[in-house]
Amino acid sequence: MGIKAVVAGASGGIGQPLSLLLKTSSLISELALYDVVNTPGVAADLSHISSPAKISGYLPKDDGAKTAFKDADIIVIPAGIPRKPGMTRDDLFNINAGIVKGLIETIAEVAPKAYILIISNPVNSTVPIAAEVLKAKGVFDPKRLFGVTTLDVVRAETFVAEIVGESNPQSLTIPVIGGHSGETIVPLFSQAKPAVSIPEDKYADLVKRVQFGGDEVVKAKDGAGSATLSMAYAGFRFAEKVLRGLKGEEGIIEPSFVYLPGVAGGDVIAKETGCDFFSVPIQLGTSGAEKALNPLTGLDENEKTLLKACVEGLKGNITKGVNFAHNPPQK
Ligand SMILES: NC(=O)c1ccc[n+]([C@@H]2O[C@H](COP(=O)([O-])OP(=O)(O)OC[C@H]3O[C@@H](n4cnc5c(N)ncnc54)[C@H](O)[C@@H]3O)[C@@H](O)[C@H]2O)c1
Ligand SMILES: O=C(O)C[C@H](O)C(=O)O
Repeated sequence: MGIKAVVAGASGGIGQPLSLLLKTSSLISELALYDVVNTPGVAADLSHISSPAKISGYLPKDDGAKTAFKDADIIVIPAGIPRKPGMTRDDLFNINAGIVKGLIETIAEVAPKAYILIISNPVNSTVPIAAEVLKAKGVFDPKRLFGVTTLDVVRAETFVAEIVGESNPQSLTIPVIGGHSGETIVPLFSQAKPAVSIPEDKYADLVKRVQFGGDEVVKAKDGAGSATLSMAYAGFRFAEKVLRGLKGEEGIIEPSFVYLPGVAGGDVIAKETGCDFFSVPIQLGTSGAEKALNPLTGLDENEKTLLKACVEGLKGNITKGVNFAHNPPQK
């Protein structure tokens, strides 16, 4: 079976390197690039790469979004504005909520079976918006909608490896749960595999660095945006895992921000946290998010405190997204 992948926001800081990585993937046979600017150029450039994926670029004119998304198997969405120093992810809501809503409406119409991976911030709210739009159109399958939180996992692997002296950070598996912003990000070092021992005097700073790693990059870029290259890597890593699961590979697990009541095993986590949307380790398979693995048993005392703060912040972000989908501001 050939796989058609789409990047929406393909000309941006994340979109371009993400499209490059997807173009090189042997799992993809067709790659459509959609953006409001510059996709013909990005597509022409990537089309010279001698990998199998057939590439095309679309702009809004001539129903470009519909043609780009039509019958896609997987759609990755990094469309929207990024942060500048001093901004929170929630400050992006007013612009990005409408962008994501519009893209999802088109997807619901022309690619209702697509696996949708949302990168656009604030993820804690844009994923609930997407779910509500898909529900309203009668095409919501919770196993096919993912908020991409992989960058938090990638950061946790990197920063923990630095502390414990592991030369290959990728050999570590560290669940990061909750949401994708500040205190809603909860790294679970106690569940690292192989086990790691974080010195007590380093724990608080390590947690903060994972939670606020995005700010580190925003500050360093000094007004030129937020993480793009590490995000492209993380988005590609997650997309490849989804595709490998679809192809029947077993044992693929990666955290993602999903609608818990719609994923096997998710109900109990939703009840315990009071949050319907939450990032937990997800077992990926031939139908997408096959199982939510419960990370809440065996949390240590520090992690229980982090979880409490996470839930307090996350609930408001989710409600804001759901309300926006039902009552978008009039233009
Ligand atoms: N989930 C995460 O971990 C994570 C990590 C980094 C960045 N982000 C978020 O990803 C988003 C993109 O970041 P970036 O650095 O690539 O920004 P960018 O400004 O460089 O690129 C965004 C692209 O989206 C395009 N776009 C805008 N409206 C569109 C629409 N309606 N349809 C299609 N494309 C549209 C723009 O033209 C632009 O090319 C931001 O919201 C950022 O906060 C998320
Ligand atoms: O920090 C940001 O605004 C971008 C992204 O969410 C990140 O974690 O790097």
